[in-house]
Amino acid sequence: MSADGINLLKSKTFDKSKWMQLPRDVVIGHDVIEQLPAICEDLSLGTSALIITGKQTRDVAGDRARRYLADEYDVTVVSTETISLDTITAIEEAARDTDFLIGVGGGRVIDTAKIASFNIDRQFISVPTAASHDGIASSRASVPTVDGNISMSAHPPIAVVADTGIIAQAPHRLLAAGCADVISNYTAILDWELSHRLTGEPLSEYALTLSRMTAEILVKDAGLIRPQSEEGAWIATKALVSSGVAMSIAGSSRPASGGEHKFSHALDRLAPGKGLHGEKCGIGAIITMYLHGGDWREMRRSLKKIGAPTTPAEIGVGDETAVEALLAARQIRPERFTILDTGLTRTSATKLVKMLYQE
Ligand SMILES: NC(=O)C1=CN([C@@H]2O[C@H](COP(=O)(O)OP(=O)(O)OC[C@H]3O[C@@H](n4cnc5c(N)ncnc54)[C@H](OP(=O)(O)O)[C@@H]3O)[C@@H](O)[C@H]2O)C=CC1
Ligand SMILES: O=C(CO)COP(=O)(O)O
Ligand SMILES: [Zn+2]
Repeated sequence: MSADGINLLKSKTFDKSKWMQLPRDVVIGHDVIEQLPAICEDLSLGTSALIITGKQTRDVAGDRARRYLADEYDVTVVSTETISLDTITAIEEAARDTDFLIGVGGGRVIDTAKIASFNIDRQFISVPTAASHDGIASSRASVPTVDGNISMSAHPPIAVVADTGIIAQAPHRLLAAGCADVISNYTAILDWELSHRLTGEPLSEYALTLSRMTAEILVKDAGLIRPQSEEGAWIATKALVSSGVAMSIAGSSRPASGGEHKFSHALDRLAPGKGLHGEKCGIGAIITMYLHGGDWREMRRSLKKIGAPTTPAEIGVGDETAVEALLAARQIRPERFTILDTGLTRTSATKLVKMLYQE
C-alpha cells in the first residue's frame, strides 16, 4: 500500500476497524428523501449539515435534499467532480464547522463523504442516487492513491436514505453495474474459501453466508431488474445494503471482493475512465468463475439478463489490456490470496480472454 493510502485516513487512537459497525437507520422506498429532516432529528445529529454531491446528482437529488432540510438546518452544498486527496481535504475543511455530512450521489460521492466524515469525526448519511455499488451502507471506503484505488476501513453511514423513485430514474447501466457488483460476490466467496483452505486465512461463516445469499436472491430476481422499474431498484438496493452488512460483519471487503475486484482495480489503472466499477467486477468474475471450475456460463447469463456487459470490448477495453489487467491484478493487495495467484501465466491469460470473452 502506498504512503498516500496509509495517510489518507487519519490515524485514530484506537482501531475502529475491529468493531462491527452498522448503520442505525436504513430507509428504502419511494420519496423517502423527504424524510431526511425527520431522520436527522431522530438521530440528534446537530443543526448544521454539509451536503456533498456530484455534478449531475446535484440536479437529481442534491438540491432537493437541501430544500427539505433548509427550514430546520443550516445547510451548505458542495459538488465534487472527482475523488482525490485534494477534494477530500477540501471537503474536510468545508465541513469543520458543520455537525454532520450527507453524501448524495454515486459511489464516488458517497466514498468522499465517508472518508471526510471519518477523518473529522462526524457522522454521515448516505443518500444513493443510483444502485451502482455496494459501498452504500458499508464501513469500507475505496480511496485513490498513486497506485490506484485502495480499499480501507472507515465507518458506515449512521443512516442510509435510498429513494427508489430517484434510483429507478438513474440510467439503467448504473443499476446493472450494482447488480453485477453483487453477483460477483459468488467468486469473491470462492476465493475466500480457497484462501482459507490453502493459507489458513480466517473465514466468517456469517459474512460468507450473507454475501452468498444476497447474490442468490439477486440472481433469482434478475428478471425484475428492468430499466426504470422501481421494484428492480428496490431489490437491487436491498441487495447492496445486505452486501455492505456482510463486509461490516467480516471487518473487511473479503466477502464481496476477490480476484474479480482485483481485475477491476487493475483496469482502473490500465484503462482509466472505461467502465463502471460493478461492470468491471462482473466481467472479471466470468474468468475467475471459470478458473474455480464453477458455472461461468450461468454467471454470464445472469449478467446479460440484468443488462450488464460481459466482455471487455463492451466497455471499450481491448483484449490485450484485459490480459495485462489479469496479470497485474495479483500485485493489487497481494496479501489477499485469490485464484489468480494459482499459476496464471501470460499464455494462459491470453487464452482465457480469447475463449471466455469471444464465445
Ligand atoms: N466503499 C465501498 O465499499 C465501495 C466503493 N466503490 C466505489 O464507488 C465508485 C463507483 O461508484 P459508481 O456509482 O459506479 O460511480 P460514480 O459515483 O462515479 O457515478 C457514475 C456516474 O453516474 C452518475 N449518476 C449517479 N446517480 C445518477 C442519477 N440518479 N442520474 C444520473 N446520473 C447519475 C454520476 O454523476 P455525478 O457526476 O453527479 O457524480 C457519475 O457521473 C468507485 O469510486 C468505487 O471505488 C464501489 C464499491 C464498493
Ligand atoms: O467494491 C467492493 C465490494 O463490492 C469493495 O471492494 P474493495 O475492497 O476491493 O475496494
Ligand atoms: Zn465492488
